Amino acid sequence: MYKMEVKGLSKSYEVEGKRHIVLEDINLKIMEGQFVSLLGPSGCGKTTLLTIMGGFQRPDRGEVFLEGKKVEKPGPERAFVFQNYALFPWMTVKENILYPLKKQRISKKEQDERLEELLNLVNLKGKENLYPHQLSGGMKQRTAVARGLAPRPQVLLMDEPLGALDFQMRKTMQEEMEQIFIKDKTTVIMVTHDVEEAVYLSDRIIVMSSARGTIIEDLVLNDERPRNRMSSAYRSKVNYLMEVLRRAVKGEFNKEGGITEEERRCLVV
Ligand SMILES: Nc1ncnc2c1ncn2[C@@H]1O[C@H](COP(=O)(O)OP(=O)(O)OP(=O)(O)O)[C@@H](O)[C@H]1O
Repeated sequence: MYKMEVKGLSKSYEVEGKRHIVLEDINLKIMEGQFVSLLGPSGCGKTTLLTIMGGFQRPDRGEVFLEGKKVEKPGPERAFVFQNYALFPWMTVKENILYPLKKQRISKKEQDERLEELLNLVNLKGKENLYPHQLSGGMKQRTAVARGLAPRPQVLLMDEPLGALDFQMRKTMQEEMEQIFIKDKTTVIMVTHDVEEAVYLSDRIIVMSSARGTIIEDLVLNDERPRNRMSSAYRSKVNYLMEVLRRAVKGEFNKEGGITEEERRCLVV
């Protein structure tokens, strides 16, 4: 059985009396422990797809399943990490992380144990009594990830989690995220604009096109971890995805809506 499955998903919005198709017949099967990135031009529907998978929005057509069970509303088994972290400013790091557990009515002892585990995991030991305004961007991001992981979700959905960080911090956080998620075998679905980030972290990269609201590439990456950002295999994948994205923005696709197998062979080592 797949960890998550998206079947025939379509979504449109009505803006000023005109219907605008954002997603059209999206099908996806995600395996347990897979780190999946969603890439695509701005406005192609990545966040819409992620929020439907989170149960925050309903599709017009189609269904989402988590371990075969239909997703209809948000639930603790699907944690969501927002781009702006969405931490509660009046709560400390500790209170933010424990918030989802309070809602689950878990004993004080279990809460303390889980907190300890999470602070170690995201490297925030000693910072638990600070408030969000006293944290760096990376620390806020790690607090948000710890809060997402607190109720031991089956799937972590992240919308541009590193979007607000500068270039150097982003690279450091990618390496930390790899430690946290890949070693722990968490199933992650992450929206990103950053091709390098996607190639560094993902087992699989899905590229969406704005033109038709569809998936135009589904690339599996088996390269050894941690990945060498300078290797030719790594660079060729980055260059290939840049080319796919360039075409996605310009709407240049063949009849099937994707890149041909021959082009793929030439571009990916
Ligand atoms: N509630 C809404 N009402 C009307 N249109 C919406 C709504 N939410 C999203 N849209 C439109 O749907 C399209 C897809 O938006 P979405 O946020 O999913 O894209 P995205 O790929 O995540 O974009 P970005 O990369 O810029 O964050 C956009 O054209 C957006 O304007």
